[in-house]
Amino acid sequence: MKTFDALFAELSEKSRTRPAGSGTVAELDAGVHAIGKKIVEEAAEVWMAAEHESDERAAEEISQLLYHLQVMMLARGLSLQDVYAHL
Ligand SMILES: N=c1c2ncn([C@@H]3O[C@H](COP(=O)(O)OP(=O)(O)OP(=O)(O)O)[C@@H](O)[C@H]3O)c2ncn1[C@@H]1O[C@H](COP(=O)(O)O)[C@@H](O)[C@H]1O
Repeated sequence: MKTFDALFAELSEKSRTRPAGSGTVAELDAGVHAIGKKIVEEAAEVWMAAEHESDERAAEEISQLLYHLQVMMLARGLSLQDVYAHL
């Protein structure tokens, strides 16, 4: 099972090596504005799933939101430590 930190390490590596076919690379290339729209979309899906769907669907939507938040961190050059400092 993948952890938050392990996913961030994987995405950081994708950002650095830019493998063909990576959705993360495509999203980073789309830029902060596009990533922000994706975050808002996924946040709404989390809300709807939590209110109307199963635990499994809510967990899935939350995982997708966490993914897009990590892509935003990479787009802005933020580290896990930068974020954890505020927790
Ligand atoms: N965890 C995720 C992950 N969560 C969400 N997503 C993306 O977010 C989308 C989910 O959005 P929706 O369900 O709303 O689907 P959608 O609206 O049809 O998606 P789009 O049309 O907007 O692409 C997926 O299609 C993925 O593009 C993710 N993409 C990748 N990962 C992980 O990131 C890693 C690197 O992925 P790549 O960069 O693609 O190799 C891998 O370990 C993946 O498992």
